[in-house]
Amino acid sequence: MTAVRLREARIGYGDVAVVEGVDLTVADGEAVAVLGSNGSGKTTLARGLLGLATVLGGEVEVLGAPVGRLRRPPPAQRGRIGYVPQRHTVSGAVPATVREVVGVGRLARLGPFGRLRPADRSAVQDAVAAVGLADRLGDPVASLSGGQQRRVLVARALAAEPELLVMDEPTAGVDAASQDALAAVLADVSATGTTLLVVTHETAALAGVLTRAVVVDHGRIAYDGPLAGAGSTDDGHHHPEGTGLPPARGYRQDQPRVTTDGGR
Ligand SMILES: Nc1ncnc2c1ncn2[C@@H]1O[C@H](COP(=O)(O)OP(=O)(O)OP(=O)(O)O)[C@@H](O)[C@H]1O
Repeated sequence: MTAVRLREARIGYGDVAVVEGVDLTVADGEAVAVLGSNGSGKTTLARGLLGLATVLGGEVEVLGAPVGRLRRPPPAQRGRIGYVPQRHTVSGAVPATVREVVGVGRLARLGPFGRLRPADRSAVQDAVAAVGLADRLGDPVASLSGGQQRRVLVARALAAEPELLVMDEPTAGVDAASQDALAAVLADVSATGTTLLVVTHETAALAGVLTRAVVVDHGRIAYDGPLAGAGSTDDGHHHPEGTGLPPARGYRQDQPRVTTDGGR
């Protein structure tokens, strides 16, 4: 099956298109990075797949079902799509523990009247452990740091064991060690056949997981191909063709050279 299929898609807010003329097909099991500068339309594209931005024209199909002007995915898709939104923390005045917030991700899979069974509870625990927060299960989410809350949102999406996982900057504000841990989790998730679509500015952390890149520029797709050719320079090690930079070497070129003139 095809996980995502866009044909001449126009997506925006109200009747203003932010993204247009987008053709994109993502096969089941692919792991795709969505790249581009601030304001280029990456988030709008991702939100369009979830029915959170308006499809103004063309075709948008997710997991075989068309996304229309409905504000929510149809019931058949509930729980099949995991989403980590761009906002950086878990908001809301209601005090909730890590277990409860992640449990909501699992409930989405069961539907509105489902109850968590033991298998669901262990899926919640596994998801929380996967993001390195096993020791915080019973803590109020509000007591966690911003980066930890970000990881709770990742766990919430993982708990649903979705077929398609859309993540909007999952590594933003997350420290290097946790980024590496997240990359390992996503590698596992990808290995089970889950399709990944990850909006990111930091391809370095996820370079081993994401293989294809789609670069959005002014609401249109400017590049679609191997991640290595997408012109990312933000990892400091990897300078693929098209960037005008030399290939990565085993040392940092911006470091001062050792001189023999007494340091002057
Ligand atoms: N809720 C909204 N209502 C109206 N216009 C919006 C809304 N959200 C975004 N836009 C418009 O869409 C443009 C693209 O925003 P979008 O969030 O898709 O970009 P992005 O590529 O994800 O940027 P960033 O890297 O900064 O997250 C924005 O410049 C803004 O004008």
